[in-house]
Amino acid sequence: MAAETVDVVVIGLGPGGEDAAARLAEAGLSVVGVEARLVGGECPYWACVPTKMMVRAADALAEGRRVGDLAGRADLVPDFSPVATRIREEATTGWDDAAAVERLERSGSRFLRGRARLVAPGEVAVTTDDGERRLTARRAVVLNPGTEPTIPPVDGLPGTPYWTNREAVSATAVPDSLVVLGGGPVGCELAQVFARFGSRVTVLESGPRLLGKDEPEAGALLAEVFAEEGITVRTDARALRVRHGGDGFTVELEDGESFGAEQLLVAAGRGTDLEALGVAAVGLDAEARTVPVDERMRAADGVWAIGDVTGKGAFTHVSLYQARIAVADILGDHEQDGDYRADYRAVPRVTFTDPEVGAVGLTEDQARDQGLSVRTAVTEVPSAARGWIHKSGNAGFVKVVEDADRGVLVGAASAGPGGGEVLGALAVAVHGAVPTAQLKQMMYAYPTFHRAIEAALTKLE
Ligand SMILES: Cc1cc2nc3c(=O)[nH]c(=O)nc-3n(C[C@H](O)[C@H](O)[C@H](O)COP(=O)(O)OP(=O)(O)OC[C@H]3O[C@@H](n4cnc5c(N)ncnc54)[C@H](O)[C@@H]3O)c2cc1C
Ligand SMILES: NC(=O)c1ccc[n+]([C@@H]2O[C@H](COP(=O)([O-])OP(=O)(O)OC[C@H]3O[C@@H](n4cnc5c(N)ncnc54)[C@H](O)[C@@H]3O)[C@@H](O)[C@H]2O)c1
Repeated sequence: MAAETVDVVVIGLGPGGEDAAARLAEAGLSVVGVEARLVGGECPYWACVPTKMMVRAADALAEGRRVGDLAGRADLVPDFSPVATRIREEATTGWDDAAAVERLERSGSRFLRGRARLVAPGEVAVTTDDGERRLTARRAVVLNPGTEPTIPPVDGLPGTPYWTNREAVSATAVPDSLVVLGGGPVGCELAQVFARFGSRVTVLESGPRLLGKDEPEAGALLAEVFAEEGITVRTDARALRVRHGGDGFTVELEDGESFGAEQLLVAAGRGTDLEALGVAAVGLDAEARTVPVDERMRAADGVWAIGDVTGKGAFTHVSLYQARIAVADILGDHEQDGDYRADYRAVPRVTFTDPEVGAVGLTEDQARDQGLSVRTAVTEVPSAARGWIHKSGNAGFVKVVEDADRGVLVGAASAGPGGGEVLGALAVAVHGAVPTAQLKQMMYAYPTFHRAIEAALTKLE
């Protein structure tokens, strides 16, 4: 079959791919966006948006339970159906992307539903319901394939009706009990949601702590809060075998302990099948976990990559940020936009547990590993004025990581009520390399949660 020639083919329409396809089409290029599932990717249908609707509802229950400490009495009857309805009606329109497809096509981009793979430089084969289509991209191929849940090689697990984030988001009822394999952001957010709706939840994390990519203080804090909320946490928990039968799942650990539950959620990380994407055809390593990119998102001659697959932070804002840079590079817009190169010194990230766990830049360990002369300080939110006033639900901390030689923050973490919002100020400080001395001189409104930043900075001395 003869290949159709266009300027750009975008493979995968996650947040970044959708944005890039639209911007490139609006700039006048002929663009085909190829998506195997739903336009918009994981974030709007199975990740950020619906899970934060779940979190919002679960947080409302938690606040209701705090009424006893603060404001009288509230009789709570948790009901998951408003959450399930909201996810269907407001977030995902029943997992239908018609509006997103229309928005994309309005930009001038064409849309092709199918699974694409690179077959040669600039050559893409797409498997659609109507057979295979061939596309030639004369200017650029943009890779935005995102990730799929990784299913760990645990004996007995394959073939069982375990959940990933997709089934958890699609759930219409809360399981009586739930074992969560993995204590990263996905596992922690969903564990707390289901527990707050009444599920008996156990988190089994193979590493030494929850949220292993964050500061150790964050994992310790969540472990404490989870224990108070009745969530069982086992760290260094290595699953040996999974059994599934009439009464649900049993996970046996290497140390002999076993945990049974009605449902099992696998939240053990994510990855991309680069071989299926055909990256070897453009000289990239199909065995690698990520597609390495330069500061302009170039992955190979005529190939740009954006989003989770680049390994620069699996977050929607990273995908969108990289899309802007790739588009500017493909359009040759650097001169107009100034020096537009990716800068990952201040990647912000928030795990939306309660307390929210926010972080930006380097952790203390990462800063030390880079050989920086590191000074750190931590303040506890409950001992700050606003934290004390807040009372129930006030657990949290602010941690600052300073490069003492340069006198600037290179990293920070903020956990607590609104921890993700408090992070905003810290992200500006790290991104702008604002001198610590200057941060100490500014005013912090009283009595806000972000005043804990000032207290932490003072402790740096
Ligand atoms: C449960 C959960 C909660 C999350 N919460 C947050 C959050 O609160 N905030 C945040 O910033 N991030 C969050 N994330 C991460 C966020 O979802 C991703 O970082 C985000 O979706 C960006 O991903 P992406 O652009 O790489 O592509 P994705 O969103 O993964 O989309 C990639 C798309 O490419 C398609 N595709 C793949 N291969 C092909 C192919 N060969 N041909 C055609 N199409 C293909 C896929 O079908 C998919 O639709 C969460 C993730 C999970 C799992
Ligand atoms: N709020 C947010 O921004 C948000 C929320 C969810 C996810 N995300 C993004 O999505 C990415 C994926 O999240 P994730 O939590 O799935 O992955 P993750 O890689 O961050 O965490 C997975 C955890 O599972 C553990 N694990 C791996 N194999 C295991 C096993 N066999 N048994 C028990 N534990 C095991 C790992 O040690 C790790 O702690 C995150 O890194 C994050 O970037 C972001």
